Amino acid sequence: MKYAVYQTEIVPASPEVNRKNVSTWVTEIVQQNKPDTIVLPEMWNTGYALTELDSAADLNSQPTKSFLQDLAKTYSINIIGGSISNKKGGKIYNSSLVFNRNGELVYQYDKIHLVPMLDEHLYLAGGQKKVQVFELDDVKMGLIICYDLRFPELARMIALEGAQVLHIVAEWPSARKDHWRALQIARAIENQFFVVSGNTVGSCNGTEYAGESMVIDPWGTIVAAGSSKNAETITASIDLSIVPKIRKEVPVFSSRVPEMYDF
Ligand SMILES: NC(=O)CCC(=O)C(=O)O
Repeated sequence: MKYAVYQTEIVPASPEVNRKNVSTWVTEIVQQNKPDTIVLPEMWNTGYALTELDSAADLNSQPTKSFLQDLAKTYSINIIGGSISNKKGGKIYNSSLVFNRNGELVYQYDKIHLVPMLDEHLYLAGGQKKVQVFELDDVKMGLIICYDLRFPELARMIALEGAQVLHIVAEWPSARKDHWRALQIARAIENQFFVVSGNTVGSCNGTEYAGESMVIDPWGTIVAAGSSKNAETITASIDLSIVPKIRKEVPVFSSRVPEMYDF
């Protein structure tokens, strides 16, 4: 499966501008690279412009849902739609949408863990539905959003449901960039799946973002990575046949002793 990741700078509280940028990037990357699957970053419609979300956020995932649906269908690509600020029932969520090549919505998820260091919990509501696995091109996959990465339980649940790829969509600050790198590699090694992440660069309200979007294989090797400063596209083809081979060589899943774990 061939991936292209959109590592970009988000224009705060400017969803129309950000949609235009995504649309231009998708058109170009499809012509240049013909990816099977593209990955967008976290909160790409508005960024962390928290005090402006009330007017800038989507309403019930629109217009982003129709926008991404059209792109997926037009270019016959799978879209891991990053996440968006999204108003539903009077609350704002950090919501992800995933579309297959036919433009069908195959998965939606609201970020469970809200990040206190960015005041997210003061403006957004946490998701109430557990993570699940979805399929694109017959491959089982999962998705978590940024701060969720610090809670290994989610990645493990996704692995136990049979995922071979974990996507992490993020707006992870430079102040904790060493954690960003180490935790992604750890999730790939401990769950023996591919990790494909999309992070942002640039800054919003004094917070600088760390870039370093990555494709990591199930051995923990970084296959491709973005820089820490530049808006750029990260591309990589992943060979899923190595997943069962690595799981056979280091049989973590058959060595698990769940009855000895208390949570
Ligand atoms: N957008 C985020 O969830 C940032 C997470 C973060 O800053 C951290 O875990 O550190």
